[in-house]
Amino acid sequence: MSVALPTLSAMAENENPDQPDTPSETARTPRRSTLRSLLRLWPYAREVRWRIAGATAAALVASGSVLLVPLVLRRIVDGPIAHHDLGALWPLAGLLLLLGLIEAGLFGVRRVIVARPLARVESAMRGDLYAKLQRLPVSFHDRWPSGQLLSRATSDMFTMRLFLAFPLVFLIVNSMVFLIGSVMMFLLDWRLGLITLLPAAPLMVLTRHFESRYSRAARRAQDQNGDLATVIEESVLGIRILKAFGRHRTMAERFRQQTRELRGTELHKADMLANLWAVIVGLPEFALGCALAVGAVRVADDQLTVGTLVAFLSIALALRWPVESLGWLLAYANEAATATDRFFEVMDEPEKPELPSERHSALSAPARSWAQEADKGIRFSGVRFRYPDAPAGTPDLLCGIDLHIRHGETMALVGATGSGKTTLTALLPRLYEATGGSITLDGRDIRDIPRQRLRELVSVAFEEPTLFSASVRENVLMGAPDAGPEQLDAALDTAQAGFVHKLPAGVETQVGEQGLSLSGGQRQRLALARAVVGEPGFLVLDDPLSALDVHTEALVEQALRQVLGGTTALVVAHRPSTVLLADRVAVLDEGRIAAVGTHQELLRTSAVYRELMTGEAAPALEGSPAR
Ligand SMILES: Nc1ncnc2c1ncn2[C@@H]1O[C@H](COP(=O)(O)OP(=O)(O)OP(=O)(O)O)[C@@H](O)[C@H]1O
Repeated sequence: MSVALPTLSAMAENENPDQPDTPSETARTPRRSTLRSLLRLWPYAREVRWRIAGATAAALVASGSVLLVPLVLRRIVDGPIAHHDLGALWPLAGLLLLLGLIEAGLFGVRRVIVARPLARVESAMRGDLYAKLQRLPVSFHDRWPSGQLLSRATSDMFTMRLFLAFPLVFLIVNSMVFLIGSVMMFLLDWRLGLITLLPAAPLMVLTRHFESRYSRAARRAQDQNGDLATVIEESVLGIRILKAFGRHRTMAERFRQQTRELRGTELHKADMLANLWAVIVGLPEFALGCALAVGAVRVADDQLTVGTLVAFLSIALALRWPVESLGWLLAYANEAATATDRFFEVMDEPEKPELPSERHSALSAPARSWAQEADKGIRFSGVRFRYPDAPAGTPDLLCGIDLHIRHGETMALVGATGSGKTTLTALLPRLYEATGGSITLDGRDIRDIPRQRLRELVSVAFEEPTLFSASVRENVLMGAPDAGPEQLDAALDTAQAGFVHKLPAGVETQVGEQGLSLSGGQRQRLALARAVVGEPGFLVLDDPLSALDVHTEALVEQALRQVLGGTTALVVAHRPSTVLLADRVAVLDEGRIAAVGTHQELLRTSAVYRELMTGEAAPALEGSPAR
């Protein structure tokens, strides 16, 4: 569990320039302009551009009909009311009713036009994000907390969709309505128009200032949301450990602390919005009051008709919503821009090229062809590796691995805990890229083999067996989607996983997070079945028997011997019983292969090996060659 890791939002405050390319770094980069961020949504919005344009047109006509109401009012006040002519009143009243109906109808139409297509846009974006997450290398997932990815795939998506459906349309419509209304006010009486529009200049300065401050707070809140999702996920997945160690109160306190921080940020946002709102509402009201006073004097002096003053005030009142809504529309646009930035931070992450690199493509065809006999098997040549986030100045974890696993051979890999055994095995299916040297399979550099093909050739069972929320059959056949029932049964037999036939629905029983909970040993056996079901050419097993009882271990070993006989395998081993499955053993020590030989040879010649296997420290007897 990574509960001790700093949260993303906390990291975002950290200004350490030596940090590698982490989410915190992207969060620290200076904010792009809101508009530029939002424009990145165009490739997705493009598909629904005509729908959005239609919704904008409907909302514009609806709002326009509101602006016509004051003109009709003027006709009513200066006409039928001033002349006590009731007969002339009815058609105008009917017109008012019609305008009201048009407004209500068109606002309804706007909603219908965009709702469905935007749900499609959201789902397309989510699909792209998911596919991207699948393609990104494991080192990316090591760096990014899962809650941050989860919040990008859920709440950020929702924010972006809502922005396209509502704030985007109304930012356009309300701005146009404001412009048209302002022109109408000027045409009715330019003096009153000037007084009413005087606050526009200070309001523009204020909203600009608000925008930059609000976007920082919006970013912090969204990152804190992601951190919160990480804590919830870890607490749920690790609930047994938390309870067993009595740490649930500590975790709950940590959660409360993060919730308080998020609440603080949200309140800060609300304060900023409230202050902006007070000015946005207060200033125009004050200006309108002044215009009313001046207008009343002008009516008394017969310089203005009552109808014109009523129409003017009605327009000013109709413009209240477009002006008042500006605050939260801008706030929402900011949130959407932040959500877009967060979405593209993941989408912009570089993926490792799928095709062979230029260096390898440039090799002559014979050099790339499958190997001669001596090269067959797995060969590590001068392989170096360090994790991208390893502290600067620390030596490479693997610093020149030379090892040849002959065709059809099973090689056990032993070494002290933390010596890099799992890391070395992860280089073979290219879960991580070696930072130096080369690895070949039957003489062919693994970088020359398309990843998909490489992962068909190399099958892996990790120490921590992960099962998905799916049936036993689906979990096992992940290792060979085309395999039939016979192969499934054979793999289950090999892994001594016959217990599945006693499950409520046999191999169709749902297991994993949302299914039946299995014991550690049962999970490990299913993971083993998954690794062997495709009868892979190369097999990597990371301590595959660690969670089995002695009896089951003996049975699995027996069956594994058959599988290992037909493949080239690298098996990480901690115990003599696992080592005995192998033809030879390689000892990993201080980033290098310190010795290679059979179990008996190494017991005689390698002090490191003897210490690892028996726990006895003995005088150094190193001397076995590394190949
Ligand atoms: N994703 C990672 N990012 C950075 N460092 C890592 C990462 N995974 C492992 N390490 C570090 O690399 C070193 C080797 O880890 P690895 O899991 O390969 O060791 P191991 O020999 O398999 O250990 P064990 O026998 O305990 O399973 C450890 O110091 C570990 O902390």
